[in-house]
Amino acid sequence: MFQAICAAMAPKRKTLRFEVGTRVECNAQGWETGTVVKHWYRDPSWTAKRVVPYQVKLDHGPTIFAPLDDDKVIRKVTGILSVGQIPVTILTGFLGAGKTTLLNYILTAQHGKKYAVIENEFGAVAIDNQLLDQAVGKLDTVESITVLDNGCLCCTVRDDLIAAIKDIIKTVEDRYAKGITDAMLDGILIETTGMADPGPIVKTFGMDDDVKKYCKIDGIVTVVDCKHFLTQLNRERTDGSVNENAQQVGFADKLLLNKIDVCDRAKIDETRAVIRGINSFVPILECCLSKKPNEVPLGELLAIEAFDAAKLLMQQGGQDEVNLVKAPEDGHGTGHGEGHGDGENHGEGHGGGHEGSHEGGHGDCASDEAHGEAQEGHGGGHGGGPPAQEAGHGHSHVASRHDTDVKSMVLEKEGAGIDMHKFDKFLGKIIEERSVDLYRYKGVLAAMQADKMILYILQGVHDMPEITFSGEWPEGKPVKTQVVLIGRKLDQQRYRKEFEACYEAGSHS
Ligand SMILES: Nc1nc2c(ncn2[C@@H]2O[C@H](COP(=O)(O)OP(=O)(O)OP(=O)(O)O)[C@@H](O)[C@H]2O)c(=O)[nH]1
Repeated sequence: MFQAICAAMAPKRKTLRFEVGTRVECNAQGWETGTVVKHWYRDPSWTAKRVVPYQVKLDHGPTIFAPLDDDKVIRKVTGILSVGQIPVTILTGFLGAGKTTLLNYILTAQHGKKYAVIENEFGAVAIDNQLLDQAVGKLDTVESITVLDNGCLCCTVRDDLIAAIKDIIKTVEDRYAKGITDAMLDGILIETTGMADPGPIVKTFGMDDDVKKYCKIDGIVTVVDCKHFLTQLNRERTDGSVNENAQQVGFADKLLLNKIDVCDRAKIDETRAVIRGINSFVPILECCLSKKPNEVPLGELLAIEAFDAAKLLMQQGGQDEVNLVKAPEDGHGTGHGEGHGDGENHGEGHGGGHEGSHEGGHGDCASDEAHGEAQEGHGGGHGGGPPAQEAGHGHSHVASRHDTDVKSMVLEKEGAGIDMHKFDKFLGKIIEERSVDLYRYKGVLAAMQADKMILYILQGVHDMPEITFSGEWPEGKPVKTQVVLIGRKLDQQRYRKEFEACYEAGSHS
């Protein structure tokens, strides 16, 4: 109502140059790309007359506003970025789990789409490459195949991976320069070796400026061999070594439980339960990739925007309450549609430094977040929510037999706003001490700032967190903060205690 009155009082507005949904560049801290999300934006804290032409969600940062509709402040982008960043899917899974079978199916089944494939081979013979060779030149889905054969992608941030991606970017940009209309790629698919920790691959996408600018990690898809997973999980290993099977499950945004054709129901259920004990919220799709690949809903594996804070927010939007960690009831079998819409926001969540992602806007465009930063220290520990819980309830009898030190935990509190400065410190300390063992984390945070409940989205892999300011807490939704941590040997008791302390009134030092 108030907004309607303001709109009526506002002087007649000129037509803006960019539609909502248009990809633009904004002069924030240097030129940054993003998507127009709103026309004639006004912050509730502004004077009644103040209104600005655009609200823009930056690809690598918060939602900002553009105070003028002028090329000095906001301008159109061309080439790849006029469509969005190229989504990158990482396929991981233990040796022989079925990654190549999945890749071949994606490339065969996705008619009308175009993918660049990056393979890495750990060992002398590029077998997967030979398998994929059949596809090159025969399938119109295959843009290019690059094989990186100097070892395991998991070990370091790799220059050859960066070079391969830059080549792909250049090819697509050249197509745009020639005026080809459907120049854009549908994605880059990276098949890791059976042993890889995908963390450093994700890191690569946050480190190189060009790669970060043009590409975004879309999701990590883990293929699990249902027949052998438990044996592999429990096999003898030298003390202190990382269990790659558990690690790959920990990282997964989507998990394909493959080879169910050679397992009975009891085996499948037992494996599911152990997977749930490691990663409480990953959607599990049972499948038989070699015999019934068409039952795998590719729409649920590709272009899922699992790393996109804006997407995470949109998913929360339709629900009665924020619930990040409720284990998705994926049921048995395949073919459950989730209906992933395109959405307007193509923001991506990587590479922003811990501090950097929290900065307000400078330059000509400004971050909405600048408001409310002046006051701090709210959140008096008066929440009445349930105590923080450990994920994976109900499977303890199984988990004890197949115990692994990789686990997920949930930090949760209802009814009060968290102190973001304290939370920043809390997370920063975990990252400082344990980033190697902290695989994945996500969160929806309700924070009290300047007497307003503010929503932040947290996304992270190892030492690469991103906290995105996402406006005021949605009206009508119960105030609740949820943070999921997945990692190895997490000190759950300590983290719960320290999380609770983020609600206590007091100094930030
Ligand atoms: N029974 C059965 N076998 C499968 C299924 N999916 C894949 N396989 C077989 O499992 C073997 C390994 O499959 P790949 O797709 O090469 O596995 P990968 O994960 O790429 O293996 P690496 O590249 O060695 O890590 C092949 O012989 C496949 O035919 C399935 O659903 N059921």
